[in-house]
Amino acid sequence: MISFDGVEVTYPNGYQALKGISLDIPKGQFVVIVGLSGAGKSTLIRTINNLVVPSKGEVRVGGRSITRARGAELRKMRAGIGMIFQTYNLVKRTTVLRNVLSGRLGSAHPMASLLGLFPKSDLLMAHACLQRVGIPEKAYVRADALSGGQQQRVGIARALAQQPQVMLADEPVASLDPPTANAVMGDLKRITREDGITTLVNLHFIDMARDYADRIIGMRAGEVVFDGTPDEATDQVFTEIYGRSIDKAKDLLGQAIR
Ligand SMILES: Nc1ncnc2c1ncn2[C@@H]1O[C@H](COP(=O)(O)OP(=O)(O)OP(=O)(O)O)[C@@H](O)[C@H]1O
Repeated sequence: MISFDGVEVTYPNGYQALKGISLDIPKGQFVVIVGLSGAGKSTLIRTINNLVVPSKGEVRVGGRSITRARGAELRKMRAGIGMIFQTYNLVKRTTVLRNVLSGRLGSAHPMASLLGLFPKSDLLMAHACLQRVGIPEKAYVRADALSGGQQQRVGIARALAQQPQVMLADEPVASLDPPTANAVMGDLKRITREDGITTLVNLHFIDMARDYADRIIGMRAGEVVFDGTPDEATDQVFTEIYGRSIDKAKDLLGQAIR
């Protein structure tokens, strides 16, 4: 579904954030990417929707190069890739429903989207997305009146409204308290699995990575240094990915619950 072929990213200041990444991710897989801050996790997932453009190599999604796509083709490919963010990126002063509907903009007629007009089918779909993330009653509430966990559910609903084939999540639960973080990750996994969506999630908690991933990819200094199942991702492996011993207080969500 997604393939990286020798992907390198060098930022304008000369910093090489990715050093020749080659990976194949099959349809429907739930992949968790782990690594210290600065390892290149965000850069890697942003090459999938071409928010970061590789300096070498290419990324293909569904067999087509998004790295080389331009104009209408790039917009169309991006419409099939949902993204959720650590800080939710909602329009705070408007309703939850409008935020979810904005996920439809990629498929809307340009004039209709300019006027903020949506067909009835989009409205029904937005309500259905809110139902799936468990907050149907919040549709007409202002986004900034919600708790963090609810705001991230809106973020997931907005991405789902795109009817994506791929979902990217950059530290989606890092701003949430541990029980809420688990609930939101559980929802994300369940929903993406139900819809067969290929999902990549950046996380920094080791136990959470093991609990939710089908596959764990470990990054260090712009390279993939581990690629395997949660069972294979032992404490020893994490020590190698992090280049230091495991710090229970920092690296385990379970510790934060206690
Ligand atoms: N626009 C940019 N210009 C220059 N350097 C950048 C830019 N964006 C990121 N970097 C650098 O590239 C490296 C990788 O960043 P990236 O955000 O991908 O790492 P990360 O593993 O996601 O870490 P974090 O969790 O802190 O975001 C870091 O050293 C970062 O400082």
